[in-house]
Amino acid sequence: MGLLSIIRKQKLKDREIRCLILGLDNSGKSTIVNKLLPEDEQNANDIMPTVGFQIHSLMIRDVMVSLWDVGGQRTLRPFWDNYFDKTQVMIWCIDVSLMMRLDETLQELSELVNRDENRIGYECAVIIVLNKIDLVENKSELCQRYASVESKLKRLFKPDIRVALVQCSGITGEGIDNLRDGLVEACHFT
Ligand SMILES: Nc1nc2c(ncn2[C@@H]2O[C@H](COP(=O)(O)OP(=O)(O)OP(=O)(O)O)[C@@H](O)[C@H]2O)c(=O)[nH]1
Ligand SMILES: [Mg+2]
Repeated sequence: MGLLSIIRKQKLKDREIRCLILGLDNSGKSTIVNKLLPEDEQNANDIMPTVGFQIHSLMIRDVMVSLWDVGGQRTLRPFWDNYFDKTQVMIWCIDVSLMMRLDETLQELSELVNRDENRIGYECAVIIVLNKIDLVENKSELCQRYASVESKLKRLFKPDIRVALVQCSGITGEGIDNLRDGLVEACHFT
């Protein structure tokens, strides 16, 4: 058994998860992370673009989650690979209100997956978040966008890889509970 597998097993035993949240700049990663935190720890001020990364810890049920929020600006993307060590879940955040950036986000995700096929999906569970649903008022339009992303993701990941898709709003909080559940379920802490 490799060292990474031993560490992973031990962490699961200790009920700890390391989660990486990635995606394009302005997709809402830091806003979602802020919403996942307990109310008294949330930042009430405007959230600025992330330069580098920030780490937050939170309890979900009885699981300790370390959330690594990494900046998504183009100049920061070459560093994303450095954060995967010991990561059990990757949240990939997409701004569903801005379909003109969908190709860009899927291209970045595809490059990340193809650089190390064993990493994402096998060593590390995947949750795709469709964020900013509050900005898509027409629910049938939202359903269409969801279906479009879902079908494109099927082409990106091998069929045996389980990819969870969660819709939410980091501003209104809608869907954030589902994301919380998805995080612990992705690591089979159910
Ligand atoms: N309406 C709406 N706005 C959102 C939502 N989530 C984030 N925003 C806004 O989108 C902008 C960018 O949010 P951030 O959380 O900084 O985005 P980010 O992905 O962390 O960006 P980088 O750190 O640059 O990678 C901010 O103005 C947020 O208020 C959402 O669900 N709904
Ligand atoms: Mg940020």
